[in-house]
Amino acid sequence: MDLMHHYSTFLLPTIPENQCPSLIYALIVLNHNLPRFTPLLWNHAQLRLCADGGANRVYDEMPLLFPQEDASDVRRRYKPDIIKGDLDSIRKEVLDFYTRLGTRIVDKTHDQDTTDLHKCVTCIRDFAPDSDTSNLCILVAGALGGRFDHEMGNVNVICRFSSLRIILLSDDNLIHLLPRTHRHEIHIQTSVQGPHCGLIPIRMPSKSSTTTGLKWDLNNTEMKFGGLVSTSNVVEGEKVTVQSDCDLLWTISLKKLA
Ligand SMILES: Nc1ncnc2c1ncn2[C@@H]1O[C@H](COP(=O)(O)OP(=O)(O)OP(=O)(O)O)[C@@H](O)[C@H]1O
Ligand SMILES: Cc1ncc(C[n+]2csc(CCO)c2C)c(N)n1
Repeated sequence: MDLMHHYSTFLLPTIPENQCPSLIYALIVLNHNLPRFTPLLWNHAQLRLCADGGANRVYDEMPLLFPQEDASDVRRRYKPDIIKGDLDSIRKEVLDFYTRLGTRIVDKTHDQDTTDLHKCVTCIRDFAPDSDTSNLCILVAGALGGRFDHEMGNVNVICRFSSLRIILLSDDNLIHLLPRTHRHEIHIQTSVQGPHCGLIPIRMPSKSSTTTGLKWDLNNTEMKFGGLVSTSNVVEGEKVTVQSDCDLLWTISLKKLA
């Protein structure tokens, strides 16, 4: 079984060049509080999308992250490449502003069966040359906290696209999937994340999950909703390994830096 590495170096100003695999990042901004580190994610990303009302967040909240600067300068610097969704939440002035700057507006008003995040993920996937998504990593800002139906919808998107690397982010947490098809090595960026973490069987009960590097390691342990799920666990060092017979959600806390 192949080993999959997981890094969170996108939370740092510079990504080490020797990091393996070297990933291409895309950013999706959702319609919820913009995490304070969004400008970092923006700079690392080669493609930046706003899911419908996510554009209001970039327009309203990016300038607040640069209080010394003129708001319209900040808005022009952080111009989304694409705004996509059913476009029932984006304000007209915001739509007009980014249209004038040359942002592609992709309207899918007829589809009321998939979320705007889902639409953005398919859009990014279709951009990948030769459908090769092996080096692609999609960062989703504003995915957690707020409305629980939206949070669950966002988690469902990472399950629906389980072959893609998708990372849900808020100011406080990071979540991604650990597919059962691989063994996993998670590299902890201790300056910005931890120590609290969790491992949650998301599709079905796990008969056997095994970890190293946690305060409460699993050792061929069964996990299921209604039984044991690993919450309020703690990372002990800079590396966690996970192997399971089921897809697991990995979640780790993000540090509030001064
Ligand atoms: N409170 C929230 N918490 C987490 N994610 C959110 C929240 N609000 C919106 N989102 C995400 O941002 C995307 C765009 O939000 P937007 O408000 O434009 O969606 P929407 O489809 O109009 O939502 P709804 O009609 O259900 O209010 C959603 O698809 C969802 O993924
Ligand atoms: C069973 C079922 N439940 C809810 C919705 C509604 N819905 C789901 S995604 C979406 C688009 C949001 O931008 C909407 C309106 C549906 N279609 N089917």
